[in-house]
Amino acid sequence: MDDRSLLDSIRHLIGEDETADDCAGFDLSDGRILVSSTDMLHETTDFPKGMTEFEKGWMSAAVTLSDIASCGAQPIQLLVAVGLDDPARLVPFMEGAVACAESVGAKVAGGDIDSHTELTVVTTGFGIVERSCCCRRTGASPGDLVCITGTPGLAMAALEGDERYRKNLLTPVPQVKAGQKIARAKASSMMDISDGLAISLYDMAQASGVGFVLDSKNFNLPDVCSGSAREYYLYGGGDFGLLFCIPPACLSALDTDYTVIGTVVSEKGVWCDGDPVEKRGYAHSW
Ligand SMILES: Nc1ncnc2c1ncn2[C@@H]1O[C@H](COP(=O)(O)OP(=O)(O)OP(=O)(O)O)[C@@H](O)[C@H]1O
Ligand SMILES: Cc1ncc(C[n+]2csc(CCOP(=O)(O)O)c2C)c(N)n1
Ligand SMILES: [Mg+2]
Ligand SMILES: [Mg+2]
Ligand SMILES: [Mg+2]
Repeated sequence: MDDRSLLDSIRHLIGEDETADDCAGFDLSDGRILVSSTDMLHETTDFPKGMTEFEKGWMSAAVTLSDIASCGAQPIQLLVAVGLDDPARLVPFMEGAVACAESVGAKVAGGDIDSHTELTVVTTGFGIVERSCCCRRTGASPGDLVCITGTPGLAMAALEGDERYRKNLLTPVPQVKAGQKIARAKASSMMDISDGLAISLYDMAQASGVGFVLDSKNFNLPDVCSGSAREYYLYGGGDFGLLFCIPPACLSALDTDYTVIGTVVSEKGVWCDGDPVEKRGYAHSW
């Protein structure tokens, strides 16, 4: 059992839409949407060995700020709740969380402190976006282009020992400016690819009720010393680039770096060069 199938068991309680996006959305009735997201990270499952406390704080903030970025929103506030095995870890940890939040124009505005056997962190973020620019996982339609920012697979390569990509893994940068530009260019859908490109494609395809046809000739594969670049690219998590769909005519107005990897089709599924893509990625399991 993994976290995705477990989530299926509570969708009827929370709502299909509420459990199918990076952020919850609250209509402020003044033309803007308040978006919010929360994430939990643990020492043993989420923080690779050798990370500094500062890097753990940065990563904890980044995972949530990335969800806010993926809606095209401006992050405003971040709350950081920390369960600590050792109180001496708090200051350097929070220095990292504050640095990450400030780097994208957000403020750490509260949180909580508890004692715990394992470092356990919950970050909750809030952002604001004009309703007309709020991107969701729904909205992709046949004929749109499928695009990504960044190079998927670098975090996974670092996890497998490639020191060149250490920063990609340990201090990921939430793509706030890129998210806003993509949303303003009238992308039809957007999400971050925290759990890997392939699983994110399936999540977006399901939310939008469409399918994706990818062409591997267009893949911007990572330069890796060992392992399979394609495996890392499709199935590695922790990169925090953005996946978005956009009508071809809107692409010329988009002033940010991106890679077109495929097109949206009406048939449900995800294919690459004619073959189905495996539906897997980073997951927590029991
Ligand atoms: N315990 C829960 N109760 C209610 N909704 C939940 C719960 N867990 C997850 N969700 C919702 O399910 C959706 C998918 O969650 P998921 O954690 O996969 O998304 P994510 O935050 O984009 O991914 P990541 O955890 O990699 O950042 C989100 O809308 C989230 O709010
Ligand atoms: C062991 C290990 N593997 C990969 C990563 C990269 N990583 C950081 S956050 C994240 C996904 C979001 O987490 P969640 O789905 O729990 O919210 C991933 C895949 C890591 N930090 N440690
Ligand atoms: Mg997300
Ligand atoms: Mg999240
Ligand atoms: Mg999650």
